[in-house]
Amino acid sequence: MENYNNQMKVLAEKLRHMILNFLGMNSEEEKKWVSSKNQFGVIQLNYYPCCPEPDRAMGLAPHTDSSFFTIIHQTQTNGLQIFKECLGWVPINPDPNTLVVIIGDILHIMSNARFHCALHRAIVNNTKERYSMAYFYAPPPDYVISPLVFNSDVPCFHALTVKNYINIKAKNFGGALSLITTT
Ligand SMILES: O=C(O)CCC(=O)C(=O)O
Ligand SMILES: [Fe+2]
Repeated sequence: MENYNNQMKVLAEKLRHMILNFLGMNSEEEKKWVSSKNQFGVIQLNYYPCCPEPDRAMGLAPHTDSSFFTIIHQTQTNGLQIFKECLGWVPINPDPNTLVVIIGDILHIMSNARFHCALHRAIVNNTKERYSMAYFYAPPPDYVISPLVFNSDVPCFHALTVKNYINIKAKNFGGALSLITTT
């Protein structure tokens, strides 16, 4: 598990650097995130037992992750689904050599809604159990998240610390982003 955590940290840091660079963040600003001593990668293990009536139960209810992004490893049982406008719930079926990267609320805010946080859920199966391992990656709690805007773009969200956003999310779930919009 420690090895997996270390490998995820390396991958997450590479991805973070590429994304922030793309969004136009300079290296001085990125250092404020990177130089923090606080731990900011967390692994969550999910177990979904077989369910005799899968249509009447839900493994994990629809939600967006509060993270910057989440890296998911899943066993070979279907269950993860992403909601897409016009298509509805789309299965993200497991592939042995593939990790799934889910955009979280913090990247949604920092990208000024150019990267959309993905509404997702996990359904259950009547013959197979399922495991997944989610690595939530986020800036440290005191880091101030604010939209990185291009040229004359108007920020869609107010700046706030990660800690503040997590508190708002804990009380308002899916309504959290709309509470910090500027319009
Ligand atoms: O089990 C999955 O594939 C999804 C897990 C998930 O969305 C989460 O832990 O936030
Ligand atoms: Fe999730």
